[in-house]
Amino acid sequence: MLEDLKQQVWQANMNLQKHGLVVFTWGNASGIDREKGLIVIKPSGVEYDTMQPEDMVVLDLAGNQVEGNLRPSSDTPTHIVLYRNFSAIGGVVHTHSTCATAWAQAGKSIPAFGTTHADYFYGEVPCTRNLSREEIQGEYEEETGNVIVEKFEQRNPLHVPGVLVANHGPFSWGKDAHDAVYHAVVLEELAKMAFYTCSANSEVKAMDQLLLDKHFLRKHGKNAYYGQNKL
Ligand SMILES: O=C(CO)[C@@H](O)[C@H](O)COP(=O)(O)O
Repeated sequence: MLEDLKQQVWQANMNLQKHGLVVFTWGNASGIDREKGLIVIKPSGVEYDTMQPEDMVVLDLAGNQVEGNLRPSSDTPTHIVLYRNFSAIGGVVHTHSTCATAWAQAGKSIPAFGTTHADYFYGEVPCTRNLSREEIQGEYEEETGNVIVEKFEQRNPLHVPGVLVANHGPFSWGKDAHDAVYHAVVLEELAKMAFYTCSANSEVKAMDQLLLDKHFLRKHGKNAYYGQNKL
Protein backbone atom coordinates (compact mmCIF):
# COMPACT_ATOMS: atom_id res chain seq x y z
CA MET A 1 0.00 0.00 0.00
CA LEU A 2 2.76 2.47 0.97
CA GLU A 3 4.69 1.24 -2.08
CA ASP A 4 1.68 2.20 -4.25
CA LEU A 5 1.67 5.66 -2.68
CA LYS A 6 5.41 6.06 -3.35
CA GLN A 7 4.84 5.13 -6.98
CA GLN A 8 1.90 7.56 -7.23
CA VAL A 9 3.82 10.44 -5.63
CA TRP A 10 6.87 9.80 -7.83
CA GLN A 11 4.61 9.84 -10.92
CA ALA A 12 2.93 13.06 -9.74
CA ASN A 13 6.36 14.71 -9.40
CA MET A 14 7.35 13.51 -12.88
CA ASN A 15 4.08 14.97 -14.21
CA LEU A 16 5.02 18.39 -12.84
CA GLN A 17 7.99 18.28 -15.18
CA LYS A 18 5.89 16.88 -18.06
CA HIS A 19 3.44 19.81 -17.74
CA GLY A 20 6.26 22.37 -17.68
CA LEU A 21 5.53 23.56 -14.16
CA VAL A 22 9.03 23.02 -12.77
CA VAL A 23 12.53 24.14 -13.75
CA PHE A 24 15.50 22.21 -12.28
CA THR A 25 14.24 20.98 -8.87
CA TRP A 26 11.87 23.89 -8.16
CA GLY A 27 8.80 22.14 -6.90
CA ASN A 28 7.43 19.15 -5.06
CA ALA A 29 4.41 16.88 -4.83
CA SER A 30 3.32 14.73 -1.89
CA GLY A 31 0.53 12.35 -0.93
CA ILE A 32 -0.84 11.04 2.35
CA ASP A 33 -2.06 7.70 3.66
CA ARG A 34 -4.63 8.96 6.20
CA GLU A 35 -5.11 5.53 7.83
CA LYS A 36 -1.43 5.16 8.56
CA GLY A 37 -0.89 8.88 9.17
CA LEU A 38 2.11 8.86 6.82
CA ILE A 39 3.04 11.25 4.06
CA VAL A 40 5.24 10.51 1.04
CA ILE A 41 7.17 13.37 -0.57
CA LYS A 42 10.01 13.75 -3.05
CA PRO A 43 13.58 14.14 -1.77
CA SER A 44 15.19 17.58 -1.69
CA GLY A 45 17.35 18.81 -4.55
CA VAL A 46 17.26 15.63 -6.65
CA GLU A 47 16.97 16.15 -10.43
CA TYR A 48 13.66 14.91 -11.84
CA ASP A 49 15.48 13.01 -14.59
CA THR A 50 17.26 10.79 -12.09
CA MET A 51 14.54 10.52 -9.42
CA GLN A 52 13.13 7.02 -8.78
CA PRO A 53 10.08 5.81 -6.81
CA GLU A 54 12.39 4.32 -4.17
CA ASP A 55 13.89 7.79 -3.56
CA MET A 56 10.58 9.01 -2.10
CA VAL A 57 10.75 9.94 1.59
CA VAL A 58 8.16 8.81 4.16
CA LEU A 59 7.35 10.91 7.24
CA ASP A 60 4.72 10.96 9.95
CA LEU A 61 2.55 14.00 10.60
CA ALA A 62 4.93 15.16 13.33
CA GLY A 63 7.64 15.45 10.67
CA ASN A 64 9.66 12.40 11.78
CA GLN A 65 11.30 10.61 8.85
CA VAL A 66 10.28 6.95 8.96
CA GLU A 67 11.66 5.76 5.59
CA GLY A 68 14.13 6.87 2.94
CA ASN A 69 17.85 7.66 2.87
CA LEU A 70 17.54 11.08 1.29
CA ARG A 71 16.47 14.38 2.88
CA PRO A 72 12.78 15.24 2.35
CA SER A 73 11.83 18.28 0.25
CA SER A 74 12.63 21.57 1.96
CA ASP A 75 8.91 22.43 1.74
CA THR A 76 7.85 19.35 3.76
CA PRO A 77 6.79 21.33 6.89
CA THR A 78 4.41 23.41 4.72
CA HIS A 79 2.86 20.24 3.25
CA ILE A 80 2.45 18.84 6.79
CA VAL A 81 0.64 21.95 8.05
CA LEU A 82 -1.78 21.66 5.12
CA TYR A 83 -2.46 17.95 5.79
CA ARG A 84 -3.04 18.67 9.48
CA ASN A 85 -5.48 21.51 8.84
CA PHE A 86 -7.28 20.45 5.65
CA SER A 87 -8.52 17.00 6.63
CA ALA A 88 -10.23 16.29 3.27
CA ILE A 89 -7.11 16.60 1.12
CA GLY A 90 -4.89 13.71 0.04
CA GLY A 91 -2.21 15.43 -2.02
CA VAL A 92 -0.25 18.71 -2.07
CA VAL A 93 1.85 20.37 -4.78
CA HIS A 94 4.16 23.36 -4.74
CA THR A 95 5.75 24.85 -7.87
CA HIS A 96 7.35 28.04 -9.07
CA SER A 97 5.34 28.02 -12.31
CA THR A 98 5.90 31.32 -14.07
CA CYS A 99 2.52 33.07 -14.19
CA ALA A 100 1.21 31.93 -10.80
CA THR A 101 4.53 32.94 -9.24
CA ALA A 102 4.35 36.35 -10.95
CA TRP A 103 0.96 37.00 -9.25
CA ALA A 104 2.39 35.77 -5.93
CA GLN A 105 5.42 38.03 -6.25
CA ALA A 106 3.12 40.94 -7.06
CA GLY A 107 1.16 40.09 -3.88
CA LYS A 108 -2.09 39.90 -5.86
CA SER A 109 -4.95 37.41 -5.64
CA ILE A 110 -6.21 36.19 -9.01
CA PRO A 111 -9.80 37.37 -9.50
CA ALA A 112 -12.35 35.03 -11.10
CA PHE A 113 -12.61 36.66 -14.51
CA GLY A 114 -14.41 33.94 -16.44
CA THR A 115 -15.89 30.50 -16.71
CA THR A 116 -12.58 28.64 -17.08
CA HIS A 117 -11.70 29.90 -13.61
CA ALA A 118 -15.21 29.26 -12.24
CA ASP A 119 -15.15 25.61 -13.33
CA TYR A 120 -12.39 24.93 -10.77
CA PHE A 121 -12.08 27.77 -8.23
CA TYR A 122 -15.13 29.14 -6.41
CA GLY A 123 -13.90 32.73 -6.32
CA GLU A 124 -10.48 34.34 -6.39
CA VAL A 125 -7.27 32.40 -5.94
CA PRO A 126 -6.17 34.18 -2.76
CA CYS A 127 -2.71 35.53 -2.10
CA THR A 128 -1.43 35.30 1.47
CA ARG A 129 0.02 38.13 3.49
CA ASN A 130 3.80 38.52 3.64
CA LEU A 131 5.49 36.59 6.40
CA SER A 132 6.82 38.75 9.22
CA ARG A 133 10.57 38.96 9.83
CA GLU A 134 10.06 36.84 12.98
CA GLU A 135 8.22 34.19 10.97
CA ILE A 136 10.96 34.13 8.34
CA GLN A 137 13.65 33.80 11.01
CA GLY A 138 11.67 31.14 12.90
CA GLU A 139 10.12 27.93 11.54
CA TYR A 140 9.90 29.46 8.07
CA GLU A 141 8.35 26.57 6.10
CA GLU A 142 5.87 25.81 8.89
CA GLU A 143 4.90 29.50 9.05
CA THR A 144 4.36 29.39 5.30
CA GLY A 145 1.76 26.69 5.94
CA ASN A 146 0.25 28.78 8.74
CA VAL A 147 -0.28 31.86 6.53
CA ILE A 148 -2.03 29.62 4.00
CA VAL A 149 -4.32 28.18 6.70
CA GLU A 150 -4.99 31.71 7.97
CA LYS A 151 -6.18 32.64 4.45
CA PHE A 152 -8.65 29.74 4.54
CA GLU A 153 -10.37 30.65 7.82
CA GLN A 154 -13.37 31.84 5.77
CA ARG A 155 -12.86 29.53 2.77
CA ASN A 156 -13.42 25.86 2.02
CA PRO A 157 -10.19 24.32 0.65
CA LEU A 158 -12.30 21.99 -1.51
CA HIS A 159 -13.91 25.03 -3.17
CA VAL A 160 -10.59 26.79 -3.66
CA PRO A 161 -7.94 24.12 -4.27
CA GLY A 162 -4.92 26.41 -4.37
CA VAL A 163 -3.31 29.57 -3.08
CA LEU A 164 -0.51 32.00 -3.84
CA VAL A 165 2.06 32.56 -1.11
CA ALA A 166 3.25 36.18 -1.30
CA ASN A 167 6.85 36.56 -2.53
CA HIS A 168 7.02 32.82 -3.06
CA GLY A 169 4.68 30.91 -5.35
CA PRO A 170 1.63 28.65 -5.69
CA PHE A 171 0.54 25.69 -3.57
CA SER A 172 -2.34 23.47 -4.68
CA TRP A 173 -4.04 20.38 -3.31
CA GLY A 174 -6.58 17.73 -4.17
CA LYS A 175 -8.00 14.34 -3.26
CA ASP A 176 -4.60 12.76 -4.05
CA ALA A 177 -1.20 13.77 -5.47
CA HIS A 178 -2.44 13.54 -9.08
CA ASP A 179 -5.44 15.75 -8.33
CA ALA A 180 -3.11 18.30 -6.70
CA VAL A 181 -0.97 18.30 -9.89
CA TYR A 182 -4.13 18.77 -11.96
CA HIS A 183 -5.03 21.84 -9.89
CA ALA A 184 -1.46 23.17 -10.22
CA VAL A 185 -1.82 22.97 -14.02
CA VAL A 186 -5.23 24.68 -13.89
CA LEU A 187 -3.88 27.39 -11.56
CA GLU A 188 -0.99 28.19 -13.89
CA GLU A 189 -3.36 28.45 -16.88
CA LEU A 190 -5.76 30.69 -14.93
CA ALA A 191 -2.86 32.91 -13.86
CA LYS A 192 -1.76 33.23 -17.49
CA MET A 193 -5.29 34.02 -18.72
CA ALA A 194 -5.83 36.55 -15.93
CA PHE A 195 -2.59 38.29 -16.83
CA TYR A 196 -3.67 38.62 -20.47
CA THR A 197 -7.15 39.71 -19.35
CA CYS A 198 -5.72 42.55 -17.27
CA SER A 199 -3.41 43.52 -20.15
CA ALA A 200 -6.37 43.67 -22.54
CA ASN A 201 -8.50 45.68 -20.12
CA SER A 202 -6.91 47.24 -17.04
CA GLU A 203 -10.40 48.17 -15.71
CA VAL A 204 -11.76 44.60 -15.85
CA LYS A 205 -13.84 43.42 -12.86
CA ALA A 206 -14.39 39.95 -11.43
CA MET A 207 -17.24 38.02 -13.03
CA ASP A 208 -20.83 38.15 -11.78
CA GLN A 209 -21.49 35.90 -8.75
CA LEU A 210 -24.44 34.31 -10.59
CA LEU A 211 -22.22 33.08 -13.41
CA LEU A 212 -19.59 31.95 -10.92
CA ASP A 213 -22.25 29.94 -9.06
CA LYS A 214 -23.62 28.50 -12.28
CA HIS A 215 -20.27 27.16 -13.41
CA PHE A 216 -18.77 26.04 -10.13
CA LEU A 217 -21.88 24.48 -8.61
CA ARG A 218 -22.97 22.54 -11.67
CA LYS A 219 -19.59 20.86 -11.66
CA HIS A 220 -18.97 20.53 -7.92
CA GLY A 221 -22.24 21.18 -6.08
CA LYS A 222 -24.64 18.57 -4.72
CA ASN A 223 -26.44 18.37 -8.05
CA ALA A 224 -23.14 18.17 -9.89
CA TYR A 225 -23.38 17.26 -13.54
CA TYR A 226 -19.96 15.63 -13.22
CA GLY A 227 -20.68 13.06 -10.50
CA GLN A 228 -17.05 12.35 -9.67
CA ASN A 229 -16.52 15.93 -8.59
CA LYS A 230 -19.33 16.06 -6.02
CA LEU A 231 -18.29 17.73 -2.80
O1 LIG B 1 10.46 26.90 -2.65
C1 LIG B 1 11.50 26.31 -2.85
C2 LIG B 1 12.77 27.03 -2.69
O2 LIG B 1 12.53 28.42 -2.53
C3 LIG B 1 11.45 24.91 -3.25
O3 LIG B 1 10.28 24.69 -4.01
C4 LIG B 1 12.62 24.33 -3.99
O4 LIG B 1 12.86 24.97 -5.18
C5 LIG B 1 12.42 22.87 -4.18
O5 LIG B 1 12.99 22.32 -3.10
P1 LIG B 1 13.12 20.78 -2.84
O6 LIG B 1 11.71 20.22 -2.93
O7 LIG B 1 14.01 20.18 -3.92
O8 LIG B 1 13.74 20.74 -1.49
